Amino acid sequence: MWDILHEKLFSIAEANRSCQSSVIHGDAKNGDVEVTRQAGGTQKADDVEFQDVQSIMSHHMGKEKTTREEEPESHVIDMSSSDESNTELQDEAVEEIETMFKKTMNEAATETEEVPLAFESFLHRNGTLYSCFNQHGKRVYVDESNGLVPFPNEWYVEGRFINGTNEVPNQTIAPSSSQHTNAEPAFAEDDRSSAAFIQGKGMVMTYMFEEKANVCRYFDAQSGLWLLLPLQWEMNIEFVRTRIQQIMGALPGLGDQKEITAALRQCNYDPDEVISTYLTIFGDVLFQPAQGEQNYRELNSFRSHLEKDKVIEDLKEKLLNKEKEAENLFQRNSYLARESQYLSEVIQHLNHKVAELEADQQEAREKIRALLTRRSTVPPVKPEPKPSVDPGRLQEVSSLTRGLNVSNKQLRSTVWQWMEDLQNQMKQLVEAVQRMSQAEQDSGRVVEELRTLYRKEAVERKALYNRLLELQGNIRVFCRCRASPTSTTCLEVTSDEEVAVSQKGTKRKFLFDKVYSSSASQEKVFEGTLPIIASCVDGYNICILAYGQTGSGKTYTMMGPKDKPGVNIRSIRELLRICKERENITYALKISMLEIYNESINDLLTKNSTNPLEIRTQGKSVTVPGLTDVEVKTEEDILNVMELGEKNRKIASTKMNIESSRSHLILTLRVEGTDTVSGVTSHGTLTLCDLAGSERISKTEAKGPRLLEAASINKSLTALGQVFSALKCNALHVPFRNSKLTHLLQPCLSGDAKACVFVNVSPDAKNMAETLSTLQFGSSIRQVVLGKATQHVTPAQNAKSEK
Ligand SMILES: Nc1ncnc2c1ncn2[C@@H]1O[C@H](COP(=O)(O)OP(=O)(O)OP(=O)(O)O)[C@@H](O)[C@H]1O
Repeated sequence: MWDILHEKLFSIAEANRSCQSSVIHGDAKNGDVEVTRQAGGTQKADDVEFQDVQSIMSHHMGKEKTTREEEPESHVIDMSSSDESNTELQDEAVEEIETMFKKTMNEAATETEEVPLAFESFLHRNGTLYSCFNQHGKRVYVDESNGLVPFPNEWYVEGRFINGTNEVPNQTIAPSSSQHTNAEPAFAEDDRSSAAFIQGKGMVMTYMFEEKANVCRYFDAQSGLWLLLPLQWEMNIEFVRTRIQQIMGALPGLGDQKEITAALRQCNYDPDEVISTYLTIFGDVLFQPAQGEQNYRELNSFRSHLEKDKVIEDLKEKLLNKEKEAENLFQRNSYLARESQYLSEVIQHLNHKVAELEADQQEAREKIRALLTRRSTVPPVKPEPKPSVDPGRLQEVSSLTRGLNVSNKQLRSTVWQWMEDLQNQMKQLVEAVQRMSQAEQDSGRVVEELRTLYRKEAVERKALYNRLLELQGNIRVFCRCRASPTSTTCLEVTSDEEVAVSQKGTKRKFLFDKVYSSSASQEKVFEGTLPIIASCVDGYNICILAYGQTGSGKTYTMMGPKDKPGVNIRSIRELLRICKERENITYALKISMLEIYNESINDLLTKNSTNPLEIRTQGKSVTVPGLTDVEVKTEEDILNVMELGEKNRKIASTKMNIESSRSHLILTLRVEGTDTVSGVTSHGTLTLCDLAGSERISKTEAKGPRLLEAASINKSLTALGQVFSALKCNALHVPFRNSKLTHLLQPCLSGDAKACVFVNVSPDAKNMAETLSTLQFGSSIRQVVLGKATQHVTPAQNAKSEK
């Protein structure tokens, strides 16, 4: 029977040789297999079965080599070549062959000419694979429940046709039968679809899905799922095989296709990546053809290398961890070593101690032993009777103790009481301190308020005082009459403020702020200037002038003899007194002394006054650069300075052969006061001026130096008169600069300045003309004063009637 079967099989095989190729299609419904002939139409399924049978038979009967050599190249996958035979498989194969043989034999008898049926596989995008074929010119597909169903036109865009070698683009498929009879496969370039024979499953359709990574799956008709194709079968499908060949072409040193397939899987089926990876792992040796299996085996597999790399990395990491552990252990070990060292030292020390203790113990034992020995030899000592206590003494001590306890309690109670008192006193003290602190703060506030009030009051006081002086007149004019050595006088002091001159039987009266008779003392004369001295300390410019003819008593009034000091000394003394009186103000005094002779200024406090000084005006300030300023603190200092000035004046006048009375003497005391409370600084000046004689020179004297000095005196005194006239009429321009005298006196005669003018007159009848001139000058100055006092003052005549 086997011989007949062989003959049949080989006859069928002969018939199949004419076929160039065949494609196997899987039927999704029943798993049957059909072969489509590539060259000449379709062959019936029994042919394919015979082919498989032949293949299987050849395999089982050791005729594979002969059969495969004679077969044309086919896409039918012969899994038998990759599996090893075993008895069970052989039995199964025999049974299968017998079944197929019987079926073949039965159907062979009824074989007739049939229209060939070409199945197509349509893969819908929902994952369902349909088997389609052409029936009467129309495409139908096999539905499990409804049988044959016309292929819907909309499905052409919802899926794709696939065959054994290629994926079929939908747009190239027309639902006409003519396409399926085309000799050339329309989709031959697709290599994702394929078929494979799997032991126990038979021929299965495969498709290389393009997912995140390429995965080769086969369609399991039983479960209806696409399952992963095992490696040993995957290497035979077209998609993989072409890449394997590409890789082996590039790297002839590679020989294991399964290994290359695994590498392709690893590299997402990118042959270039596989090649580069192999070269990375094995190097240029792969460019050489493989020298047999042994040579290749020497090369580790791709996967194992990849795994080895990972293993190496893991080992490196483990090594690192182990090194860390070793380091930790080393540290731990060193720590333990130190600990051990320390403990051994402790043990040593303890041993030493134990030895000492043992020695002590031994010594003690020996002592005890010795004592025991002595005890046994020494007779027992009778206990001495306790001394008897005197009951009276005991009672006395007891009572003393009780007394002491009572005293102790009392003492404690007293101490506690004292402590409580002390605490109360401390509390009271703290409260008192707090009250004091509060009071101090309050007093600080009060002091600050008082300071503020003081400042305010000081300012108001100054303002009021200034206002008072203004009301009295900023320029006050006093008339002082010199005592007459002769009996013939032309002057009559009619009152304290009026003086009359008898001339040819008539009396000319002149009013002044004060008229001092010849009997008026220096002290009395000075009293009139007292109010303005205080103004100087408050920061005002004060000026005291003595005007009159030569010998009228100007120098006597201003300077005076030593025993009867005049206004200069007294005013300075008063100034110092006020300064001393004002405790909250510190004063700095500077004094300068000059004379104006022939309109030139000479410094009297320096011996080297060769060059005359000039006047400089800056705003309201008038200074004499280069003029000596001497700081003085006491009256003595001032007197010394004045003495020096007088001395220098005499020397200078002697040198120039002139009378000292022919020059104006100006003594200036600058007072700078700083209020330590308010912080205000005041600058006042006291100018004491002893003018040159105002008499007119005679015609006979009107020549030479006498004429020059007379002209200069006249000029300066006339300028002084002009200044007063301008002030009298409130002229916009006051001609201060018409003479050196008026220029220097400008600060004392303008603004808030205050001035006292002593008009010194001689009562002698022979000086009547000069006396009248002087009185008229003084009287006119007073008018000026009254004029400055605005509406509160009246002219001289009216002023008398007012009184
Ligand atoms: N009131 C007076 N009581 C007593 N003696 C006076 C009085 N006034 C002036 N004399 C005396 O008169 C003389 C001249 O006075 P004084 O020198 O003061 O005048 P003078 O105006 O300063 O003159 P000169 O312009 O020359 O300086 C002096 O001897 C002085 O002692």
